[in-house]
Amino acid sequence: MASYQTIGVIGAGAWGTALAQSAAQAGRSVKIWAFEPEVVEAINTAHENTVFLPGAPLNPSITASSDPSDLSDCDAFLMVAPAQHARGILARFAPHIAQGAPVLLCAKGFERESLALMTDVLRETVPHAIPAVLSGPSFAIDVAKGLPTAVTLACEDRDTGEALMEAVGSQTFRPYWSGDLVGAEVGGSVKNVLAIAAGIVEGRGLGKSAHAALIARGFAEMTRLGLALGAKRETLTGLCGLGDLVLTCSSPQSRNMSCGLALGQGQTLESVLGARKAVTEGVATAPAVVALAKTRGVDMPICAAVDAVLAGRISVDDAIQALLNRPFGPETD
Ligand SMILES: NC(=O)C1=CN([C@@H]2O[C@H](COP(=O)(O)OP(=O)(O)OC[C@H]3O[C@@H](n4cnc5c(N)ncnc54)[C@H](O)[C@@H]3O)[C@@H](O)[C@H]2O)C=CC1
Ligand SMILES: O=C(CO)COP(=O)(O)O
Repeated sequence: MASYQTIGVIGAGAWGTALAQSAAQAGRSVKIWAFEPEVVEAINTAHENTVFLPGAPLNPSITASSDPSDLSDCDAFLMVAPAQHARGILARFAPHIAQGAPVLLCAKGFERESLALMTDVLRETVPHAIPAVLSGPSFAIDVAKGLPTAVTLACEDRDTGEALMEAVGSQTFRPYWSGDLVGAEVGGSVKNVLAIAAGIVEGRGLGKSAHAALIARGFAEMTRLGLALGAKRETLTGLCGLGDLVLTCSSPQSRNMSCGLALGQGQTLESVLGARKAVTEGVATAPAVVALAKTRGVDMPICAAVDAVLAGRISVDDAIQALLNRPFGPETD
């Protein structure tokens, strides 16, 4: 079985930094590529990502660089830059990723312009890599602190998947193997859009019953889209689907839920996004989810309402009214 010993982490936001730390704790040699020079500097000198993951001391063996060629001796990669930057960054990395090296895709989003999943983007930019997906309920700070977390690691070849699990996993960060990449990708991407809706429900004071209904009906939307794209139902009911949906829709520490909370309380999207450096993936993914659903004839009224609110086509109150005015119907398809 393959054994990956030198891990390249592409993207040094909160999640890339936490995963770099996890791989270092698993005894791997870890190199992390950061977009911002100040992040490179902070990791190499202070052994802490003071910009995106402050308060989490890093293993001093982790080295950072802003030059993709410095990662060319890595035998496996974690792609952790936000989804909308993935194509450009992967294209830069393509010459530095060895033939047959696995690239574990950790971003949760669809590409806004092309509607591509991250596995599609990887196949188009680095066709010689083996795609894998990591997704599940796991806040970066929880993983960095060593709190218990469990995620889905999807890879068609089980041996490769298990070698990746050994490279990033630990007693507290627990990956479970799946062969269903599409399911893992759809779950993590759609839950971000639904978490914005959950935040709006909370911010508008619609109550806990509405919150539970949102999660259940949101899960029905995620399942419909997933199945239409070829996902397995059991993947969507697992960690990367329902598991992550429950976490993100219930935690104001989620960037997506907190964005919705602020919108529900009357703030504008511009003021919410302008006040944060961190990525809110659901904002760019919402129109992609809606467009993709349309191409497949899939009904996703909650995601469509979120998209319309984010795009300013409808007010929060009108979106809520429109959802409540839908005709009664069967619960399952
Ligand atoms: N933070 C978390 O708890 C988790 C995040 N994720 C996913 O990981 C992905 C990365 O998120 P985070 O690490 O949280 O990011 P972050 O919000 O902590 O940091 C923002 C990231 O965007 C990058 N960035 C900003 N402008 C850029 C540009 N013009 N070109 C290239 N990169 C640019 C920054 O370098 C940084 O890596 C997202 O898809 C997110 O959904 C998944 C699981 C947990
Ligand atoms: O994906 C996450 C937890 O599983 C993080 O969610 P946010 O990006 O909404 O903070």
